[in-house]
Amino acid sequence: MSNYIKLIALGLVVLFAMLATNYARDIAYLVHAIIIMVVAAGLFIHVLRSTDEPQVAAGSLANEYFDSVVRAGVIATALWGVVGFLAGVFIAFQLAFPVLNFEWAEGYANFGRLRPLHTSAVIFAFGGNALIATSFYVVQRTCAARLWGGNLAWFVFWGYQLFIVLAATGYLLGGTQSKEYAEPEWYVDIWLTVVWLAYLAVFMGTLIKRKEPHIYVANWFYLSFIITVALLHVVNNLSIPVSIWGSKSVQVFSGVQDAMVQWWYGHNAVGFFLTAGFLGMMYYFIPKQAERPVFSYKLSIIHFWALIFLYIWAGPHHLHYTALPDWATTLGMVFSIVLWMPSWGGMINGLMTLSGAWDKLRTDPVIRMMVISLGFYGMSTFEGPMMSIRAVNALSHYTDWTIGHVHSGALGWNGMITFGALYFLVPVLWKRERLYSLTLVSWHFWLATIGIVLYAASMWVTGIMEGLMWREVDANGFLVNSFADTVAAKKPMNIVRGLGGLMFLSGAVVMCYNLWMTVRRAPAKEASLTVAVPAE
Ligand code: HEM
Ligand code: HEM
Ligand SMILES: [Cu+2]
Repeated sequence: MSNYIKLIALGLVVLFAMLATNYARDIAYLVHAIIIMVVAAGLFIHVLRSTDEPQVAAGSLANEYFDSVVRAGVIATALWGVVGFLAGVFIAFQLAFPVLNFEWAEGYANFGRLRPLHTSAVIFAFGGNALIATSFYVVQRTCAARLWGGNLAWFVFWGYQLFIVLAATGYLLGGTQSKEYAEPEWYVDIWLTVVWLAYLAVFMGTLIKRKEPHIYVANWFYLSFIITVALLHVVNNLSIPVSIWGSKSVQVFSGVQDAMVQWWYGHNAVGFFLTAGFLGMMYYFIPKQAERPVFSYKLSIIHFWALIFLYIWAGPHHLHYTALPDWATTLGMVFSIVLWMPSWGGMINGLMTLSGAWDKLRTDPVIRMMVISLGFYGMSTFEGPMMSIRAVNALSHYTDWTIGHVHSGALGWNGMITFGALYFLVPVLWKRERLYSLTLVSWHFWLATIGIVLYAASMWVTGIMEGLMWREVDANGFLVNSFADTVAAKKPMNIVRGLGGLMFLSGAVVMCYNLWMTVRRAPAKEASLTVAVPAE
């Protein structure tokens, strides 16, 4: 019966997508209509062919972990990571060598189109898949329960990949609502809302049916990330389409209200996507890899509540010296400075979890990766509060200092903790005794670390330099430097940043090879655990 309902629904989608293809008013919308038509038609045929197949009894699986979707998520994370880093390296070199904005690709592959492709690929495709995969893994292990909702988890996975493809192709073809980190147009936003609610349902459903009385703290972080991102996404994307046959839409908010909503969203994308979710990852994988309990459970609860309460108010630090009233930016600044404390609470808790196991830093390169990620987390959450101070921001804003800050958090914290989690997960999920090569993990570690240092250091130098050059005045009060002077002065540092990115990318390629060889070559583990047992 349910198959017939699916067939009707998919048939209607195909029909609507055909109409949309016919009436499409712009190229992004047209291409999206075709993609959706092909995907829905493919699913239609798939469902049709399996309609009379005997169903696998769900009961036989009810006691096993749902790991196939986590495996798919691990693969997607590694692949999107490489794609996103590659885009980053390319745009970094476009800034150093403008000829890379090829004449023949103008309007599709110039810096302006590729930049959002990079940011979405790394944050949403790489980071998002990492968060979905690890949260599905962690919630099952810590609840001793199979994922709730049967194949809903697969819907979340594939639905999310479709969102990524629609977003990425949209940017290249000019379909964007021009809100940073929220560029996709209205119908892509609606689709993501559906997928995200399904994600929330799977996660909550698993928590509710847990066999452990206690909810482990990693799940608190994951849950706050899922709920808050849903809220941020819906409010920031409130818009009215100009036509249902076109991608263009008009924002509901305008002027300074729009700016405030955008940075409430943007800052909390950092706070909940790039921080709370990844802290969930940290709280599971660091204790597991170190084989030590969390240093202080009490601290984890306190810094959780402090973190989520403070982050949500700090957004206005992105809008110093704008039309936003001073009191609002002062409020944002104060909350940002206080935020330093719970941030370091998390870092200290993670680092101290290693107490008694510090020797592992010497012997286990995966632990080393996790520790350096905490180091960068600590660094960027010290730098951020500092940059939020109005007088400091007067210098740093609009400069590459911000870009350096972003990437010490993104490459150092998000990148490294994700790599650590992938190195932990692949042997477990593919039932291998160990990783293929720890030497290659060491190579990855050093390539990535030196790459980040080159990236961050060159951006500090060039950021402070351009900030100082912009404000330099002569004895008569005239500006000394033209804007083009500052651009020319940045060239060497832009090249260093590109090389740093290239090293980081090479490290990720080494990781992919190592993980691939782990699956192919590493000795298989005999009796391994796939059945739900109390809190692993
Ligand atoms: C190989 C590694 C990477 C390289 C070479 C790279 C390079 C770049 C470049 C050149 C920009 C544009 C800067 C500008 O407009 O002046 C940029 C922006 C950005 N990148 Fe990356 N990136 C890398 C990895 C990552 C990762 C892993 C993340 C996140 C997890 C990330 C997040 C961002 C964000 C959020 C921005 C926008 C920053 C802003 O608007 O202030 N990047 N990146
Ligand atoms: C206590 C924690 C943090 C505070 C208070 C903070 C504060 C700030 C401030 C003041 C800016 C500059 C705004 C501007 O001048 O336009 C900024 C930019 C940014 N930060 Fe942080 N930061 C923190 C942690 C992090 C972390 C851990 C990450 C990444 C994982 C991150 C990612 C970003 C991004 C992506 C931007 C650029 C936004 C844009 O303009 O596109 N921040 N942050
Ligand atoms: Cu912020």
